[in-house]
Amino acid sequence: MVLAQLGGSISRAIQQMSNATIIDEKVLNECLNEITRALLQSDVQFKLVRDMQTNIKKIVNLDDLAAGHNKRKIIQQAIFNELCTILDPGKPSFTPKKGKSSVIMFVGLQGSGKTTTCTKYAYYHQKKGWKPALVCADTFRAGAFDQLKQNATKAKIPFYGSYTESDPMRIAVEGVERFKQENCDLIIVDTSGRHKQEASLFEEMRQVAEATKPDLVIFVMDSSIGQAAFDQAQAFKQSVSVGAVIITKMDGHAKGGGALSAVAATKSPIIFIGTGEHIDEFEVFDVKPFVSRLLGMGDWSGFMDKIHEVVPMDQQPELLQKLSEGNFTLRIMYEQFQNILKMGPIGQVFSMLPGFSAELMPKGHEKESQAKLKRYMTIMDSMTNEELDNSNPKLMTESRIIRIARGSGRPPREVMDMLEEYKRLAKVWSKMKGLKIPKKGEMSALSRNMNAQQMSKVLPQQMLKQIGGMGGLQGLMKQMGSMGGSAKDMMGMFGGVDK
Ligand SMILES: Nc1nc2c(ncn2[C@@H]2O[C@H](COP(=O)(O)OP(=O)(O)OP(=O)(O)O)[C@@H](O)[C@H]2O)c(=O)[nH]1
Repeated sequence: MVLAQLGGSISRAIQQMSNATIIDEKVLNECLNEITRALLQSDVQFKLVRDMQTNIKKIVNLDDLAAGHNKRKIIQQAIFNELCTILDPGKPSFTPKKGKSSVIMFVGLQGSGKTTTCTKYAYYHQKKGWKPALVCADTFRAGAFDQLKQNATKAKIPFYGSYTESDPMRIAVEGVERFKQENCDLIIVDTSGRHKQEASLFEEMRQVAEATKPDLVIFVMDSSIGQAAFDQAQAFKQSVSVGAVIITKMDGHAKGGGALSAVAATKSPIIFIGTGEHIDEFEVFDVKPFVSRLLGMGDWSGFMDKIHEVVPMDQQPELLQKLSEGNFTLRIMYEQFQNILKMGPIGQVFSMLPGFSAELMPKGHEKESQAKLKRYMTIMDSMTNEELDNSNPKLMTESRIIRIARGSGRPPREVMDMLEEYKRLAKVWSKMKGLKIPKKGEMSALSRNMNAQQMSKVLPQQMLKQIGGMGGLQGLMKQMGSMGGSAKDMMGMFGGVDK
């Protein structure tokens, strides 16, 4: 089960439960059993799932589920909190400092995507002005040095390794020394992931760590390894002091549940996720927006950042103004498709839209999604200005649809599909009506310091009503605050809840 499906199953279970007139223990249990099944199918470790179920039962007070309260919200929040607790070990990982040499050692089994991830990590930081360097201490796999060299050359990152030296410690120490002298601030050591015997792999890792004294050991794990995740992560943690985790292959058919197990086993945070084979398919991992997206709740703050990233600067004020007026026209959709096609990767942008899940624009099917957007744009090219600037769906009569279909050479069915897509987008975006849109960079500071009064002004009225008005909001904020959450996290949670 891929993560998007897991989110879908959980949301469905909650929806089913909240449809019941009376929520008693039996109904709640059925809902939790459904969620448990979905989590197990996603390869989350059995013990974690069982603990989670017990905790939710403890948190959710049946009396609160009585008529009049928003049951869906209460359960959804309990699940949200539990998933966040599992994914957040409570202590941040070592953060390297620009301008000061840090040694970062990568460990993980062969095929986990370790070598690729080393380069992605270096490239990510290089783009942000760091001076990274790569050291290949994998002397076991014949092609390892070539692979790293190739990746590093493409990304213009200095590298060190040897075709002849067979002692990984020696290479690691020499590489680290050389790059320290060259004032590189991020020295990344790639280690071997394969050995005839597992014991010798762990011994080698220990020796390389001993010799290079890394500031941070990053454990790289393939998200699709399933139930083995917990044991594998624990075995690494027992050999070297793993301080952070990177989960790879979160795109495609990954059963991401292993990610939760890896955090539990290493008690270390996930810092990045790999979302494709390309060097820039690499995302910073943030627990709350991730869980929010997982549960199909939308990631409002991420979405705002994305707007700032995707939409050209000169178009931003105009777009945000139109959105806040609740005026989402086909022309806006056309312009956004244009921006998205220029920018890519579209899956990421769409999965951040409140109310949309990754299922709609699945990763790994980007070519198809892009082709679809282009077809929709061809259709819109055959529309009149009146049609493009109108937000009343009734305008699109049958005769207009047939004319547009003829003009664009696309079947009428597709014109209707495009209009359906527009309606869906317009519905989601209409929630931004009346919303105060902060400028770039203001979002986090603003929401971090917001009190309930200010927050109530920013939230769409409908949502505010759902959480029980000002009183409900204050209670919720207090609860979040006691768990270390901020208003920003709540914004992430609220985006698109009332689909
Ligand atoms: N789809 C996808 N593929 C990935 C991702 N990360 C790595 N890969 C692919 O996974 C395969 C294995 O990656 P490597 O980097 O060679 O694996 P490794 O763990 O370094 O293997 P060893 O060097 O033998 O230890 C390659 O084909 C990568 O392109 C990811 O996030 N998504």
